[in-house]
Amino acid sequence: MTSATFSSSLLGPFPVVTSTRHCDLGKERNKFCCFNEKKGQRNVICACMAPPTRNLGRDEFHGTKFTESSKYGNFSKEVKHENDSDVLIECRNVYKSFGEKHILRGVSFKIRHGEAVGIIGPSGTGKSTILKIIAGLLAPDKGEVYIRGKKRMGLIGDDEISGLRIGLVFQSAALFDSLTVRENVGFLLYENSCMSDEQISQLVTETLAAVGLKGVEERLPSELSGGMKKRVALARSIICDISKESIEPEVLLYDEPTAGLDPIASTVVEDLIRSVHTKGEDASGKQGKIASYVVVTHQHSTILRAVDRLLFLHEGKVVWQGMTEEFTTSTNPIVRQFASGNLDGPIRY
Ligand SMILES: Nc1ncnc2c1ncn2[C@@H]1O[C@H](COP(=O)(O)OP(=O)(O)OP(=O)(O)O)[C@@H](O)[C@H]1O
Repeated sequence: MTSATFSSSLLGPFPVVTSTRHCDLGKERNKFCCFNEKKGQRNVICACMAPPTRNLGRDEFHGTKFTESSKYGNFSKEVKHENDSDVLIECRNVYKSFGEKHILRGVSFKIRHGEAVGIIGPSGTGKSTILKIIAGLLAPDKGEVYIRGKKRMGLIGDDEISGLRIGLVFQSAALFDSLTVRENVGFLLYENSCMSDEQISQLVTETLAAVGLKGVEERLPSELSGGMKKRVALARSIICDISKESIEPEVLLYDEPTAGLDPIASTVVEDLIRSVHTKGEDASGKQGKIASYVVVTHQHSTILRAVDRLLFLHEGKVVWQGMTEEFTTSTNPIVRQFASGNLDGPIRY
C-alpha cells in the first residue's frame, strides 16, 4: 500500500473502522489516526464497538406509539414502547459544550433495532456532535450513552469492542486521498482481518458492486465525483470480515449523506441507505448486519425517502419526534417553520 493522507474536512479525523492488523499506510497516517498500544497490537481507533448482549431479530422490533405533550401542547412527543429489549443505543440527558458554547443541553433518545431514524434541526444545533458522541469520538460532558444496555465510559475503547459495531459515514466521505478505492474500502480488512489480499480484493469488488460502482477499484478518490465518493464511503462502512464465524450487527450513522448531490444522485444514495439496511444480507450472502441507521440531514428528499422516524433537535434538546409522515402535517410551530423555511417563528437565526 502507498502512504495515506486523510481528507476528512468537517467531522474529524477518523474513518469509523477498527483495526488490529498492521499494514503499511506510511508515516502520514500518524498525523490523522489515533493509535492505541495494547497487548502488543497497534490499534487504529477508527470505529466504535460495544459490549454484546443478546441477538435481536427484526421480529422483535416493537411498534411505536406517540403521545404529544409540551409547553406548546404539541412540542415534543413521548414515545411509548412495551419494553426496551430492542434498544441498541440510548442517549440519556447528554450535555456537550465547546468553550462557552453550550451545544447539547440534555439530549435523550433511543435507537431501536430495525429503526431508520433521521435527526434534523437548524444548523449548528449539534446534530453532528451527537453522532460523534454516539460513535464514541467525543465524550459527553454530562449524561450517558448506553450501547445495548451497557453504559459507555467516555470515548470508545478496546474494552468495549464486541457485540455491536457502530459505523459513521462522514459528510465529506473522508477517504484517504492517496489510497485507491480498493485500499480505502478494504482498509479495515487489510489492517484487521485474517483474510488474504485476494479474498479482500474480491469482497471489495462485490461490495462496490452492491453500491452500484464497477471498475473503479484502482482509481484514486480525486478521480471520483462527489456522489461516487459517498458511495465508496458507504461501501467502506458496510464491508466486514466474512472469515469470522459470526458478524456483529451494525448501527450506521450517516452525516448528511446527500449534501451537495444533485437530486438524482441523492435518490441513488437514499435508496442505497435503505437497501443495505433492508437487503438482509451482505455481499457474501451472510445474514444482514445493518440493524439500524441514523441519518443527519437537511434534505427533504432524504427525510421522506430514507428514514421512518424523525428527531428534531433545537437549542440543545430533542423538541419533537414523530414518524416521517407526521413531519409535514405537524402543527408544532418549530416543525412548521422548519418545514416551510419561513423566517418568522420560534427558530431565530
Ligand atoms: N470540536 C469543536 N470545537 C469547537 N466547536 C465545535 C466543535 N464541534 C462543533 N462545534 C460547534 O458546535 C456547534 C454544533 O456543531 P454541529 O456540527 O454539531 O452542528 P450541526 O447541527 O451538525 O450543524 P449543521 O447542520 O450546520 O451541519 C457549532 O456551533 C460548531 O461550531
